[in-house]
Amino acid sequence: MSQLRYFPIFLDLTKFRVLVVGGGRIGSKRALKMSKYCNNVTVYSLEFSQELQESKINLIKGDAKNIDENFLKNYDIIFVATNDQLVNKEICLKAIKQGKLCNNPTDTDISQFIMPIFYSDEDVEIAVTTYGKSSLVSKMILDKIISNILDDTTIRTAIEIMYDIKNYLKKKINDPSIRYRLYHEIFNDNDFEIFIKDNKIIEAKKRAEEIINEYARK
Ligand SMILES: C[C@@]1(CC(=O)O)c2cc3[nH]c(cc4nc(cc5[nH]c(cc(n2)[C@H]1CCC(=O)O)[C@@](C)(CC(=O)O)[C@@H]5CCC(=O)O)C(CC(=O)O)=C4CCC(=O)O)c(CCC(=O)O)c3CC(=O)O
Ligand SMILES: NC(=O)C1=CN([C@@H]2O[C@H](COP(=O)(O)OP(=O)(O)OC[C@H]3O[C@@H](n4cnc5c(N)ncnc54)[C@H](O)[C@@H]3O)[C@@H](O)[C@H]2O)C=CC1
Repeated sequence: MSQLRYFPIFLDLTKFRVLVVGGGRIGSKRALKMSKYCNNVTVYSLEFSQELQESKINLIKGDAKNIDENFLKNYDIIFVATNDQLVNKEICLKAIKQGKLCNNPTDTDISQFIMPIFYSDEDVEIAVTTYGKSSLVSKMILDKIISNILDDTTIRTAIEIMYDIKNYLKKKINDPSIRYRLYHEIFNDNDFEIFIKDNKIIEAKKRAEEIINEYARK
């Protein structure tokens, strides 16, 4: 790739309006996935899958060839997933012209974003793409990250303790630049690292306090 193109972000979808054009296999999968994150999902299609008909998603029956700029104004994020590539392309171009975010699953040249494969729990979220080269390889990468890295309890301990330390420092020290220095100092401290590895939470917190107090005394 000659220039950087895809910037990863984790989007709070709750207030967005999502339109999926095409209610077949792919359109259904995407609409149902989006509806877990956002109440305002609409599917526009000639026909709808069984899963969509049984869902609470808004369904509009119609020919996508009739979709115009005025209709697209009602949405923020648009997925085009009919099996007519020309229709998909035209809607995507219209949407982008209006400054909307549009995804065309079969054309990364037009798409403004990629739907990655991802894992999330209450502590951590990881998304992977191979830029559409192979979703099976993307899944393999994600599975490897989960089993080799996320299953290590050290990570959970580190997140919990560093979050506690952050809350503590925000109350205790007003200057964010000093807080930043202390986060790094604590996180890179040898003893602190060993306590985390051994899952010794109380000792790790004590060591962090020592470092903070040492700073306060200076
Ligand atoms: C570019 C992208 C669309 C975008 O822009 O967002 C895209 C494009 C295409 N995928 C195709 C095929 C497959 N897609 C999957 C699965 C998923 N694909 C998804 C995302 C993306 N797929 C984006 C890139 C993300 C990335 O980089 O990884 C996931 C994450 C989300 C979702 O789709 O809901 C979901 C995994 C969810 C899960 O497992 O939980 C499988 C595997 C399977 O079905 O088990 C296969 C078959 C094997 C294979 O290809 O690996 C084809 C048809 C090729 C053809 O026609 O021959 C195209 C189009 C093309 O290439 O033309
Ligand atoms: N993971 C991915 O990103 C993948 C993407 N694809 C691509 O996604 C697209 C959709 O594939 P599927 O969902 O499997 O097809 P499908 O045949 O299951 O569904 C197509 C849907 O589009 C609707 N439709 C067709 N023409 C329409 C029109 N003019 N107006 C309104 N609705 C219309 C149909 O009623 C149907 O609901 C294809 O272009 C396919 O190549 C395919 C496989 C994987």
